[in-house]
Amino acid sequence: MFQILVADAINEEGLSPLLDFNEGTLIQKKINDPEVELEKIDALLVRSATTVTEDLLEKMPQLKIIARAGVGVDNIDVNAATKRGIIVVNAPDGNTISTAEHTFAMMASLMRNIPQAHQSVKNLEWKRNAFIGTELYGKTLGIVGMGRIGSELAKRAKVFGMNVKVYDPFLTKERALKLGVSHGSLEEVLAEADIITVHTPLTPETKGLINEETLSQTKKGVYFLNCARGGIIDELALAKFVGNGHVAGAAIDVFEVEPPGEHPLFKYDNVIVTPHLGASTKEAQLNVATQVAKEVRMYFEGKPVQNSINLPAMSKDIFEKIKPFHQLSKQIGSILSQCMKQGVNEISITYSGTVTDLETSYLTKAVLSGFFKNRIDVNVNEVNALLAAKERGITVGEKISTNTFGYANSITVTAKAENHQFTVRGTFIDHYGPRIVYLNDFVIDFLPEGNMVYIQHMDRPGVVGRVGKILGDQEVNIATMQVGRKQAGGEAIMVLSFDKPLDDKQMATLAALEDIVSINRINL
Ligand SMILES: NC(=O)C1=CN([C@@H]2O[C@H](COP(=O)(O)OP(=O)(O)OC[C@H]3O[C@@H](n4cnc5c(N)ncnc54)[C@H](O)[C@@H]3O)[C@@H](O)[C@H]2O)C=CC1
Ligand SMILES: O=C(O)CCC(=O)C(=O)O
Repeated sequence: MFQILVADAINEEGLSPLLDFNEGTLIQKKINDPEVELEKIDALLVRSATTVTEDLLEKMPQLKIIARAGVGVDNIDVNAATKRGIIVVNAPDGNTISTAEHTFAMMASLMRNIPQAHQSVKNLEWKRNAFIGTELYGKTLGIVGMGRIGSELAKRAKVFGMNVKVYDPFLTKERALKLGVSHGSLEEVLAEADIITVHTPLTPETKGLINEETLSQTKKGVYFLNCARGGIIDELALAKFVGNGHVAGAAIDVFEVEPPGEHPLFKYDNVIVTPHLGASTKEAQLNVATQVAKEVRMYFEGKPVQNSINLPAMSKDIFEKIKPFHQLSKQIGSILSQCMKQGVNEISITYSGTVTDLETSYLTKAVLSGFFKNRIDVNVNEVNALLAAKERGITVGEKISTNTFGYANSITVTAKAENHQFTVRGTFIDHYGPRIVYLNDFVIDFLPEGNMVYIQHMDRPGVVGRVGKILGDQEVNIATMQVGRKQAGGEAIMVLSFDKPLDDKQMATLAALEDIVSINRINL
C-alpha cells in the first residue's frame, strides 16, 4: 500500500482519484503531526503552507512524488528532490482563470477605492468626494511575465479598453501578435505603464525585480499589483515609493513572509491587500486538487505524469511505445553494472533501427537507472539519472547508428573503466519480448529476467557438463542455459538462469572449476 500524505488543505472532492485508489492509503495530516510516519510516506501533496526543504526530504527516504496543488513550486526545494529522484508535479492551469480574475478584481478595486469606500460606509460615513477613482479605459497596463495568468489578464484588460504592454524575455513576437499586445523591454514597460502587474514565478532572476531602481523608472502616479509571489516586488522599496507619493496605490495578494504580520505597507490607505486569495475559488481548488490527485495515481499505476517540473512530459501513446524499450534499457544497464564491478568513467549508448523513432534520451536515463541500481544508495531514475552520472564523473554519450546487427532494433551499451570495457546489446522483438543478443564480444541470445549467472570459461569438452553436474548435485535446477563462443577451443561464455539465486558457496564451487575464468551473478 502506498502511503499518500496530504499535508495542506486540499479540496476533498478533487482528491477522489486517490480516495478510490485501492493501492494507496490517504493520510490527511499536517507534516509535523506526531502521528505522521515521515519515513513511510510515498507521496506528498501540498499547497503553499508546507515548505518542502532538503531536511524534510532527508526524513522521507521512501518519498517518490511531490505534488503541488497549484502553480508556484517555490515552497519546494526542487533541486534537492531531483537529486533524490523524486518527481515534482504541479497543477499548472487549474487556477489560471481564478488568479487572473482576482488580479483584475484587485486592479478595479484599487482604481475605484472599493475596499476603502466599503469600510467608510460601514463606519456610517457617506464621503462621495473622498473616493474619486480612475478609469481603466485608455490606460496602459504593463504586464511583467506573460504566461498563462498574464495572458488571461491581458484578454480581460483589452475588453475594458486598456492598452497592454508586456515584458517577458521568453515571449515570441508571434505570440505577442496573436495575443494582441505590445511587447517591449522591462524599461519600456516601466516607463510607459499606468498600472504594472507582475506574473512571473519567484526565481533568483525575478526576486526583487521591482526594486528602488526599477521603481524610479516608472511614471509618477503609477499603480502596482502583485498577485504572483511575495518578493518579486521588494516590499520595503514599494512602501518607500508609496510613502513619497510616487506610487499612487498598490494591490497586494502575496507577501515575502505569509502571514506577513505587521507590515510597512499596511499604514497606507491606498494599499489594498488580500491573504493570498488568487487561487481561492471553488472551481480552482477543485481543478488543482483533481489534477494532482490524478497525476499521483497515474504515477503509482506506472503511467506517465503530464505536469512534472523535473521530468519531460510524455503522452500516453508515446509512453506505451517506449515502455518495452524502457524496461530493456534498465535491464541492459543492470547487467552491465553487475558484469563490470569496477568504477566506470564512460557509458556510451548506441541506438539503431525502430527504437531511434522514440525519445531515446528517456531510454538513456533508464540505462543509467539500471546501471546505478545496487551500485549507489540513492534511488536513480529518469529524474536524477544524468545528475547522478555527472556527480560521479561519468561521461554519458548517446548516438544513433544504421547498423541493426540483423534485428529490427538494438540498444548497445558500453561501459568503460580505465583498462577495461564491457558491452551489452539488447533488442526487443515484437510478440516475443526483450533479448540480450551480445555480451562483451560474444553473440548470445537470452531473456533478461530473474536469477542468472554469467560465466566466462574456456571452450573445452566437459565444462558445461561439469557445471550442470555440480549444480544438480546441490539440487539446483537450471531453468535455461545459453552458450556463446568466438571460436572452437577459445574463450566462451554461459548464461544460466535459476528459480532462485545461487548462494555464495555454490558460486565459489563453480568458480573453482577448471577452465572457468570468471563468474558473476546477474539478478534482474
Ligand atoms: N496568488 C496566487 O494565489 C497565485 C499565484 N501564482 C503565481 O503566479 C505565477 C505565474 O503563474 P502562471 O502564469 O501560471 O505561470 P507561467 O509559467 O504560465 O508564466 C510565467 C511567465 O513568466 C515569465 N518569466 C519568467 N521569468 C521572467 C523574468 N525574469 N521576467 C519576465 N518574465 C519572466 C515566463 O516566461 C512565463 O511566461 C506562478 O509562478 C505563481 O507563483 C499562481 C497561481 C495562484
Ligand atoms: O494554494 C494556493 O491557494 C496558492 C496558489 C498559488 O499561489 C499557486 O498556485 O502558485
